[in-house]
Amino acid sequence: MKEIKGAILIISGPSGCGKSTLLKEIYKNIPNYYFSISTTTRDIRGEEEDGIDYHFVTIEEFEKNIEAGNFLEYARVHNNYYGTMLEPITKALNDGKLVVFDIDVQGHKILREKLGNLITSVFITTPTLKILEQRLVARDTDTKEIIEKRVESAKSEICEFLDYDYLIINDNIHKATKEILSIASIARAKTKLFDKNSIVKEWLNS
Ligand SMILES: Nc1ncnc2c1ncn2[C@@H]1O[C@H](COP(=O)(O)OP(=O)(O)OP(=O)(O)O)[C@@H](O)[C@H]1O
Ligand SMILES: Nc1nc2c(ncn2[C@@H]2O[C@H](COP(=O)(O)O)[C@@H](O)[C@H]2O)c(=O)[nH]1
Repeated sequence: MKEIKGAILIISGPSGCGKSTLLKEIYKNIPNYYFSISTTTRDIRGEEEDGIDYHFVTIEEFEKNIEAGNFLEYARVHNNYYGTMLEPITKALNDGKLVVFDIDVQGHKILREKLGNLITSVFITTPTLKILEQRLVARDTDTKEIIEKRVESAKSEICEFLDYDYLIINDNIHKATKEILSIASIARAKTKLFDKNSIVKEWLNS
């Protein structure tokens, strides 16, 4: 643990709650972060780009990476594989970055077990399930069947919110943005706590 200088911010919540929308605010306002680009077997959606939003791979490629032990964590979500490659995360943490994850509740559980105190986590949701469904329909990026599957998954995902450090009810985008930025600043401050040796050295020498 001693050599890790970075910290981790995990954002989870049901599909359509507003994770990507709020993450954009973090990227505009928080310095020295690294966004974890996940690997997935799902199809490209809307304006997404390979290597920017996700690394889009086949099921065979994904399973090869599982066998090779290349994932820090992975899970099956809405019938597709999603996973985080270990190598870029290790590098970003060693570089003292705030590493930001958009992962599901299973991924959060795994990272909690592996990385404990390095993590600050936030669960985002809408005021009601109905509003979640309305947002997915209004986003207009998924078929009716995919939306139904995601709404169904939301019913079990919501049960996990107590395992997170913070909860944001994204009813108003301005309020939710303020809240996520405050939480990101707190998570950022942890990078300094984990760089304890250099902080103590600086303090003693000043
Ligand atoms: N507070 C809000 N009020 C109204 N609409 C919102 C709000 N926040 C986000 N939205 C809209 O809801 C839709 C879903 O948001 P977004 O794509 O950010 O969700 P997500 O959690 O990232 O979903 P996914 O997990 O499927 O990627 C988008 O069309 C977004 O513009
Ligand atoms: N456990 C993981 N979950 C992940 C990862 N990357 C994304 N996700 C989660 O999957 C769902 C669906 O995402 P979408 O982009 O298809 O809407 C969502 O809950 C994400 O948070 C990952 O690497 N590991």
